Amino acid sequence: MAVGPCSLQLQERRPELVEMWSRCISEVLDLLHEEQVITTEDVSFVRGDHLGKTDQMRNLLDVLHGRGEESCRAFVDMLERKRHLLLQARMQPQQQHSQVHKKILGSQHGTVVDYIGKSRPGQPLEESYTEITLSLNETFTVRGQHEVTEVGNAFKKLDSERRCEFETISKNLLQQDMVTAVLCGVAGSGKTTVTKRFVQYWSKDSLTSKIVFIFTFRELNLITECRSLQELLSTHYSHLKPILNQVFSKDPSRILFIFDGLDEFQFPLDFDKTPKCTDPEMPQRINHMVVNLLKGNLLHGCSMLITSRPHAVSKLPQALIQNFYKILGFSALQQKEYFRKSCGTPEAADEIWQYVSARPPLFLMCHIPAFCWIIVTALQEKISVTAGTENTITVTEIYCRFLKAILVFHGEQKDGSQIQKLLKAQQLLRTMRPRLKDLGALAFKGLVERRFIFGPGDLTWFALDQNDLSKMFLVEILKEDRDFLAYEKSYHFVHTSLQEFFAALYYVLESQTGMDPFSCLKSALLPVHRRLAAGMRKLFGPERVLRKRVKEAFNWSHRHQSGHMDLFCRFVSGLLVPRTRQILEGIFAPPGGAHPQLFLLRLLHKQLDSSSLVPERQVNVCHCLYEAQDPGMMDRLKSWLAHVSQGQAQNSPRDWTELAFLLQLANNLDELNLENRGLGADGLRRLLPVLPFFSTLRLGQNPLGSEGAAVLATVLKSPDCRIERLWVVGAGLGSEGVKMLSEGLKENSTVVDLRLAINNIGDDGAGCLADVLMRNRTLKDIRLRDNLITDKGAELFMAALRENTTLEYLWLFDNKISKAGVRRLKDFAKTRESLDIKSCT
Ligand SMILES: Nc1ncnc2c1ncn2[C@@H]1O[C@H](COP(=O)(O)OP(=O)(O)OP(=O)(O)O)[C@@H](O)[C@H]1O
Repeated sequence: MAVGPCSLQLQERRPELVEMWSRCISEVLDLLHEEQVITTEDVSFVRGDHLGKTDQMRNLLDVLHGRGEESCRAFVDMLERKRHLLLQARMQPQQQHSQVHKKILGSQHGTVVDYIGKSRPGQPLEESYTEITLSLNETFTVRGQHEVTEVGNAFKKLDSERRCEFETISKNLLQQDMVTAVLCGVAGSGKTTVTKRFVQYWSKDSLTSKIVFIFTFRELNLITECRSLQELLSTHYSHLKPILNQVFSKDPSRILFIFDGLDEFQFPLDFDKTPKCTDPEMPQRINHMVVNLLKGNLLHGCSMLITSRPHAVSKLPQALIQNFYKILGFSALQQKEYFRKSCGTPEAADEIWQYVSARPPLFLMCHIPAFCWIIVTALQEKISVTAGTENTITVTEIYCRFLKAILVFHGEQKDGSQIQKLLKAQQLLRTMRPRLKDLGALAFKGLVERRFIFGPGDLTWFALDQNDLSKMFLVEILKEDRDFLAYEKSYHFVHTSLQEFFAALYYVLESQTGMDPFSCLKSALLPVHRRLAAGMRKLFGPERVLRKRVKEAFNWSHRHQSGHMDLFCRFVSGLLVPRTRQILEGIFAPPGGAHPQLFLLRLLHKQLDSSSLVPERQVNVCHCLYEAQDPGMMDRLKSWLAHVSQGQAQNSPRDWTELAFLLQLANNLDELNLENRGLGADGLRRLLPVLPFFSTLRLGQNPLGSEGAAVLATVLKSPDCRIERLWVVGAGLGSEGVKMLSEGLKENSTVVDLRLAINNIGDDGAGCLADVLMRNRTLKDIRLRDNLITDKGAELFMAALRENTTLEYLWLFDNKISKAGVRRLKDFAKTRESLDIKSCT
């Protein structure tokens, strides 16, 4: 009898089949009998006399073999059907649990939660969610400037290919395995909201088999004892307990972890020293668990999305991250849309939009959703009724109105009309003053210590009563964290800018009494400080003491050049303006006596003239002047612009700072033409915060020198650099300057067109540029007319151009190249069709 493939298969797989199917031999026999593959006699033979199941299975295989290929095929088919059914039966509980899980997470993350808790009841996330601008980057770099500025800058001339749709992020996360992605965004930019939207997207995707686990780092902070991953997940997601083991062992690539808010994680992440752990059942510290997941030791193959504010991204080694997503914030259109969705009426939305778009500093901040919410709260309540017809312009004023709106309309006094409430506002604010000051002290201490999360102990330190606060405005200013794993309450200001505002409010109020605001940091010495303060007030008078304190605040912030005190300084400036303080009358005394604003303006102007501040801080001084409502500022800016357009030369260094400020507020940056304006290295340094955002930079005929070239090199190395055309003709760079510039060009991949004519760069300079050409593949056009380059320099260029095939034009007119040298250059150019070398003796 011929042996067919199925018979052979049974023979080859005999041990495996015996092991797998012996357990259900009775069922198998019944089925084969039913399908008439074997007879009743066969069944009795197989069963034998009290034979064990394995022996019965062996007998069956012998019978089938004897019956031939057809019976064997019927058996193989039957096994296949059976296997499928068994698999399905095994899969079912998994699928059911996954469905329940999707449902639970979908409803937990089903709405955009406003800071005031559940302010959009019944409104599904899709309706209240406003599309937000996102980008995808290969790497991520943190810059030393305040986050608010960072967001504004991101919108300046962003290349469209860097933009990224929400759908793309979601698809990547659901379709790719073993991917670690970071979603980065400044405070209040909507990271949590994007993760919620993603959970919605996932919960509605019927095709995905991914299982999402979402945690906030804030709640992970509460796990201080060793715990296993298995334990963590089964406590947090008890409905998945029955299937967790199976997913862990069989299919970790189905798992996607979302960890929200890395910046709030208080435990260190040590990627070198953390003990390796591969066992999900092994207890370990929570930070070790995060490291082991990230390194792929635990649940190898799972994916992760980590959200973070920019400063904390550096906690993660870049090599472990595949995708860097960034929230850039709301574009102008998206801001408009946000107002439409969050205001009661289209008219109110339109009014707020008109208001914001006409005021650049507000518009700049409205890229951040949290600030949009503050604006809507501040302006919708029509606080302006009290302030008469005055025209709110500064960011500080918005925050003052916001605070007033919260206290007057959302606080204890629930009854009465808006007008009645407003009439009682001053009295209310006076009563609230001590508590606001305490809350401000907490904010200030946090700011000094760079802390954004507070425990009940911190509240007690400042005699803040939790119940008292929650009755009035706790949920709208200082939010209580209610996370699943929370055993102990913790609090954070709903937005860091509010913490900075409260810190500034405290600082100004405390300084007015003559107290040293820093004394709140060391309460043991408080009585001594109070006595000292009283003495100082007597000796110098309250005015001088206040001046001293304000000066100290600025000096202190400038010592920390990282920029984390920028907004604080702006708010301190704003809160010294009588018109702004009037909004919070009751907290502040009615205006009268000397104007703190005047000395503030003097102080800020002095700072603007000094050259000891880094450019970013100088620009912040301009923001402070704006908040201080410097009467001449707008006029100066206007006249500056007129100067530029009329081509007038010579500006003082401070003008450059003001120009940088002005340009920072502007949105459409493309070309900056500052040719022949007497711009030196110092001026250029002041412009540094905005220089990377132009695609054309024309700086010719300015005394930049080698120092200026060093500034340009910094700009060229910046990850934000978008300069394509850099024209620096006749700027006295010399060979030293070109050497500096070349260092920048080596790390740059944006500049295409470089014009350096009349800079005396000589052969040394030519050598530096030739070095650049060895590795740079972006430059297409270099113009070096009249630069004292000789045959030696020309040779260096030719050598480099044997490596570089991307340069298209090299202009060497009016240099010191001999006839023979020119001929050689021409011959060389003939060998390269795509290269045009212009030269003559
Ligand atoms: N896309 C959006 N559509 C509508 N509202 C949004 C959107 N994004 C954010 N918001 C609003 O802004 C507030 C802040 O957003 P979210 O809490 O998501 O920011 P975050 O970046 O996670 O902040 P943090 O860094 O402080 O944790 C939310 O309470 C929400 O009201």
